[in-house]
Amino acid sequence: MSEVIINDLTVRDIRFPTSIELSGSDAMNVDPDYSAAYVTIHTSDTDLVGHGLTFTIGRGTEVVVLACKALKYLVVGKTLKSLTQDMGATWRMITSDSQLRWIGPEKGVIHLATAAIVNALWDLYAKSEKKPLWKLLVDMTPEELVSCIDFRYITDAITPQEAIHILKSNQDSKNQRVAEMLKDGLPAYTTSAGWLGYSDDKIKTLCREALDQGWNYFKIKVGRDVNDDVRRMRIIREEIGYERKLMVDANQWWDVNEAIEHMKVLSEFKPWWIEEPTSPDDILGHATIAKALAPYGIGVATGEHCANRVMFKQLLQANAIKFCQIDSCRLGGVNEVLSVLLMAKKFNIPVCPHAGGVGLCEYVQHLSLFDYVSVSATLEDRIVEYVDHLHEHFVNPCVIVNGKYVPPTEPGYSITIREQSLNDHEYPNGSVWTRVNQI
Ligand SMILES: C[C@H](O)[C@@H](O)[C@@H](O)[C@H](O)C(=O)O
Ligand SMILES: [Mg+2]
Repeated sequence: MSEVIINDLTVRDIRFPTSIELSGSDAMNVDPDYSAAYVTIHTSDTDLVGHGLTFTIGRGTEVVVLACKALKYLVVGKTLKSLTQDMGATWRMITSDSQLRWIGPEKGVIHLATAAIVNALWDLYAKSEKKPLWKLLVDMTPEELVSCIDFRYITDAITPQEAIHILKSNQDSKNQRVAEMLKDGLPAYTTSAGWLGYSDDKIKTLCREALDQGWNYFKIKVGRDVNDDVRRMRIIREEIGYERKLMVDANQWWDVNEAIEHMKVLSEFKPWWIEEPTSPDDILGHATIAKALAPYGIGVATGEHCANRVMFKQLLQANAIKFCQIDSCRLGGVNEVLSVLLMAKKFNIPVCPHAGGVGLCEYVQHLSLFDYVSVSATLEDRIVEYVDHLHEHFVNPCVIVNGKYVPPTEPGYSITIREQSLNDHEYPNGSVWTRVNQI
């Protein structure tokens, strides 16, 4: 068989008008239109196409699209094998371009664009091996897996040898956990009931529906006004009781001391974690909040705006987080997520991925399955976010049964969007947008 060559990489600006219903709204992001820069990698084999997206919330998607186009030259014209045989080197090559690096490095728009391309490459790789991405990762030897990771800047926290040791210690029991996952699924939580823009009545109705569907973990938005938060948390606790877990998310709204004071008031409702209490860059601030809230039984969670392994390393070293929330796009793609999963394991911190948006649930199910089977080997305090939006646009949408993700079995990273949905939602000329703009 002749070698598969990457012939072209195309990018589309895809947006969904979710702000109409205020779905996805929080203290900081009051009217998101869930969107994506959507990458397609075309190869010499017309049956083998890779897809990857990076999540955005509306305006600015066009900037990420341009950044994807700037990175494109790094992969087009190469053979698939030359890129997949050493994924670590491929990651380094994409994140270290001698000129593009200046507009990162490994953060911001260029890194979101990196994620769309890196994830598309992993999708292509998994499809070429005819495996779902999680299984491709699970089936790698510890050495192969570790070779996908860039250890530069993190060897003071974890060395390749330590990472290999973690993976090796789980090798013998891997198959048991694969079988368990296929039978029971991956525990999840829902954020769908508690968006900040929803009315009290809507929250009540959504809580009841979620209880009927078997959910045991709920997350709601807080931050702007403490009295509103108290009222909303009371409503939710009345609906879900105290035997279920409730988490709150402030989306970076507070200063450090404000976060502590606000959360002391909300502690009455026993939140399990406070997510993004303050600036995502403030590692020591998170540590201060974590220390102050520990006596109240509230853990600090963050990560959806944490762009690289170096930031996560410091959050872990500073005891700043009790829950590590990797984001499949913010981190630039699969390779970087692997490094964070291994560091979190070493620091004994559970990984509870950020999801929702568009496509993030489809992505993170693969990452958490790999985490459980090959890295953490425990489900304790581990839940994956789920938001009930936009799944109908995917060719292989994630499946939830009784509050758990059912492991995907189709080859790839589950991120292919239906052609009709792409055409309808392309910004600004897709039919959905020409209609919205007429209203
Ligand atoms: C703008 C988005 O909907 C965010 O509010 C959302 O990703 C959120 O932070 C979450 O944790 O799900
Ligand atoms: Mg959040």
